[in-house]
Amino acid sequence: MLLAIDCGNTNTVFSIWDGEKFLCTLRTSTHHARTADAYFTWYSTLVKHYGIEVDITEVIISSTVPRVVFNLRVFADRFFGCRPLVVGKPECLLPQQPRVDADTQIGPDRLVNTAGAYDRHGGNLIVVDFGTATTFDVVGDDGAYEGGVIAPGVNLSLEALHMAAAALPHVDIAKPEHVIGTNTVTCMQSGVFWGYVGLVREICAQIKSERDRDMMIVATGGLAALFQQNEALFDAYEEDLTMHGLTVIHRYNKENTP
Ligand SMILES: Nc1ncnc2c1ncn2[C@@H]1O[C@H](COP(=O)(O)OP(=O)(O)O)[C@@H](O)[C@H]1O
Ligand SMILES: CC(C)(COP(=O)(O)O)[C@@H](O)C(=O)NCCC(=O)O
Ligand SMILES: [K+]
Repeated sequence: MLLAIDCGNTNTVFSIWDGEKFLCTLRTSTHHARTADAYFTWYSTLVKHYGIEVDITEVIISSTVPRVVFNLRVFADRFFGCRPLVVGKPECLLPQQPRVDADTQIGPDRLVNTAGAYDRHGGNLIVVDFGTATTFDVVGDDGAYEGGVIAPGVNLSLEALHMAAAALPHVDIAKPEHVIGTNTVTCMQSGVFWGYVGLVREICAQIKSERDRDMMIVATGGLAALFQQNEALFDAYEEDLTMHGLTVIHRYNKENTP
């Protein structure tokens, strides 16, 4: 059975894939110093809690934090006796070659989102991922990653206000009832919520205009739901898109590696 690991700058997510469906999804915060033993203690406690008894024989990893990969490799080797497939490494094949400037190190999460979205929807897409950063990935007709946009994440924007301004508190994102805030918290929420609605609309419109055609917009990442409920910014919202992309890349490598 396959263990898929998506490590972002904020959270690390593990999902067990039985070939047809995900049996469970486990989430922890990302720490580069977490050891292989610590991963296993956390993982085995939760798997036992959910009553899942599986034999993991394969591991695939996508990590936007290069330093965590070492401990995750040790984890896979020590506890499952396998060598993980690491997206972005030369030995991990991609279904389509990215079309970007030479020597560009594309975030592996973006390559994985591209593969997952193409598998579900075909080409000519914009994938929006609301993570630590908000990324827009342009997927070509043949499913290749063709570039995109990196913007500061929703929580990062709120946190930046708090960090830089002595009188601004820590605030959680929410859609404020009115655009004109009547206290500090609603003023900050309004700035980030409506600023983001504008950012997403404008960037998608500009991408379509640069391509001179309509494109399907697929969103992922926990905070996408907040925007989708309120503003219908996307054609689809898929929480499991990155995990799905990991299974697609894993299958492609199995089928194409001698
Ligand atoms: N369902 C959710 N509701 C509210 N905040 C969320 C949700 N999912 C993630 N977040 C927040 O969104 C930010 C990005 O999280 P995540 O998507 O896990 O990022 P990354 O993939 O970069 O690790 C974090 O600040 C996280 O706490
Ligand atoms: C843009 C990102 C920081 C997003 O990471 P995340 O928000 O998922 O943690 C990551 O994809 C990354 O480090 N990219 C490298 C540069 C690039 O994609 O061009
Ligand atoms: K991500």
